[in-house]
Amino acid sequence: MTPVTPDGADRPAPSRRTALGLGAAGVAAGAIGATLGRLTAPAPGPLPVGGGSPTGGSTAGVHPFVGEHQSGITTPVQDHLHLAAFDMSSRATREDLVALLQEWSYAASRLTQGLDVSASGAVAGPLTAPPDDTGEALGLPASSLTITIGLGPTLFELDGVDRFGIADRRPPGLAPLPPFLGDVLKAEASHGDLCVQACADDPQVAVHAVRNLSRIAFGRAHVRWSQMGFGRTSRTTADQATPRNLFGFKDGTANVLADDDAALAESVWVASGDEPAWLTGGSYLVARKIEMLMETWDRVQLGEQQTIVGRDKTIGAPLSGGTEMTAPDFDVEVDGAPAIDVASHVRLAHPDNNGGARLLRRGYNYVDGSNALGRLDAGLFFLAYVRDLEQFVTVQRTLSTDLLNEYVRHIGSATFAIPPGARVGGFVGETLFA
Ligand SMILES: C=CC1=C(C)c2cc3[nH]c(cc4nc(cc5[nH]c(cc1n2)c(C)c5CCC(=O)O)C(CCC(=O)O)=C4C)c(C)c3C=C
Ligand SMILES: [Fe+2]
Repeated sequence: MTPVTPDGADRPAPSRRTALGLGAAGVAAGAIGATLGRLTAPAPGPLPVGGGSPTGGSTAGVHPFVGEHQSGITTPVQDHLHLAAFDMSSRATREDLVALLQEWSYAASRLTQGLDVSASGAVAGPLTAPPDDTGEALGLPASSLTITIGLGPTLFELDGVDRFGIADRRPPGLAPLPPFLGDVLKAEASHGDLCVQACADDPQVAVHAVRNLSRIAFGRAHVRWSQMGFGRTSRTTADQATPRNLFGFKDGTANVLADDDAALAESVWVASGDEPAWLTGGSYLVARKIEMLMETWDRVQLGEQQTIVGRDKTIGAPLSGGTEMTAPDFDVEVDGAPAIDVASHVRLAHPDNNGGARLLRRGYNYVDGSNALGRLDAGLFFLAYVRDLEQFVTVQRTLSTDLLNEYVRHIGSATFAIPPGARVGGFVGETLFA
């Protein structure tokens, strides 16, 4: 269907693919002074109905921004990530926060359809003003882009100050994670008032999204830290192949999947009886930056690597036998010893060992270059969506005796409440202010 334009007019907006062709017309319009370009997106109109078809009638690679839940959670995991955490500026008001969430939602609804950030976008505005859109995604399709917006604990209250009049709306469970054994957290990779998770098939599209949402935030919020990720380390649909992490193991085999409504209701979506009511249909995001000591791991024998994980490296089968999708059997013994070591990662992380706690994992590999010793500065940017942050706390505490701990170091940590999806004409976070 034809995407609704930002001002709600029934006229097709130029897609990034046609924008270049329309450039001359845009310049002409700019030359006669039709509109002045703006740094921030214009006041948001009704959000486009999901499933617009900017790329010539195909909706392939377009995930609707509006809906019951935000996209980017159960959406088939894309290969690339750019996640940014933001802090509100010290002068920002409640009105600034609401306007920012509205403008982000408006821009996100366009970007996820493969459109520029605003109608005048990268090249259809006047020559006398900076373009609304930075332009590096011109000519690129929507690329399965999803933009997921989260609200951090400090947004609700910072050092006892209720900056935005929402302290009494804070989800009771929304707080920074407690310290865990072995944590070496860095402030520059932790926490934040807000977050934007952009996932896409093309890294340029994900970076473009975060960059343009950051521009929109200018003067109201600024990036506190951001992380790029590649090579998804999970799957969220049964037909997605399980990828490998940087230790070479299949990662994401036993995940909560998009078609498992019962598991999603039990473990991912905030339910109508949960507190607070405004978060119904939402979720919580845990982000942990976990450094992986690659060179140390690479010197470990294959058999020992498998013992540590609890799975076979070739096909990802549990060491109790079977194929990748066979459930691990913790009672199986080989030569009088458990086939799956009692301190193996899979055994400790399994719901049976954690009172049934499950996580929807959606993490990515990261490489931030190399350190002064020439060692890879790399690891897993672990992302998990849960109905209650206690699910993560339970599993992470159990992992305190994990054999894997010798090879990993948690260096970043953040938690966010993920509001429900925006309705057409609404915005993400609207229920918080209702
Ligand atoms: C607290 C939660 C978890 C952290 C932190 C974590 C870090 C981490 N994991 C791997 C590699 C693998 N994890 C695997 C399974 C797995 N991991 C968690 C949780 C955390 N992992 C869970 C809940 C599970 C599933 C357990 C189950 O139900 O069987 C696997 C096996 C394949 C799979 O099922 O995904 C691997 C491999 C690394 C390298 C790592 C830190 C860097
Ligand atoms: Fe794991």
